[in-house]
Amino acid sequence: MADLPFDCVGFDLDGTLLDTHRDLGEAVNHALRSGGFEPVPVDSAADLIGGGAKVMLQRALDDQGGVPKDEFRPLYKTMLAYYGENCAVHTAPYPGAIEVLDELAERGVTLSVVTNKFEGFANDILGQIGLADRFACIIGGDSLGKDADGNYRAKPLADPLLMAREKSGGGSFAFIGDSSYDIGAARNAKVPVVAAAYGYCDRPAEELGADAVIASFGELIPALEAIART
Ligand SMILES: O=C(O)COP(=O)(O)O
Ligand SMILES: [Mg+2]
Repeated sequence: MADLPFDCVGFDLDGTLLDTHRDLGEAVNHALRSGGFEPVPVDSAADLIGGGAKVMLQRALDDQGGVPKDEFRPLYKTMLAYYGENCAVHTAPYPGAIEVLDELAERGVTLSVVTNKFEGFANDILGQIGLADRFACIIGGDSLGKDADGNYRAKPLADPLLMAREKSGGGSFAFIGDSSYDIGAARNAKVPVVAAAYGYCDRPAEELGADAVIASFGELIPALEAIART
């Protein structure tokens, strides 16, 4: 097997490597119920994911008229506490993911995760499903701290992707993600990017502006090879 033309490959987590929507949806609903709001259908929780936990809950509450800032905080804490206890109940890798991670590793590629989830949750989930050891690093939405305005230095900024590349030993890097946060981060970092159309895309995958679009995990390696040829 030939070496892949990329030294390192980074993966988004929710909607790219793992189908997490059910556990995230249950956590949102737990918080919504605790505040007297209507739960969302768990399958539609996928539409809320991408910008991290806070954005997810904010979107769900905005759909029901929103809440003042002081009422948001306790709901957010309730959601995080619930998710911490129940983050890997239904969560699983997408079909074909393990085989592709195996093949990439066999072909000498260093793997990493760059998610807008908190790093602690990402570590916990990947540990519980037995995948954590495959990655040179797991960068979360909070891993790089906050900027001067108090916002986490997360995707779509380039910084977390550049950190993943550095922690992977440097060299050529490609990224896979399912949302505009991912494609934006890759564009900002000036690295090639593949869009996962099977994920929680906030726009049609073909319109995200990625270098390639895949409909299933099994299409990833041919897509990376095709990008490298262009
Ligand atoms: O939890 C989220 O909203 C985003 O997580 P992701 O960056 O792994 O897609
Ligand atoms: Mg995602």
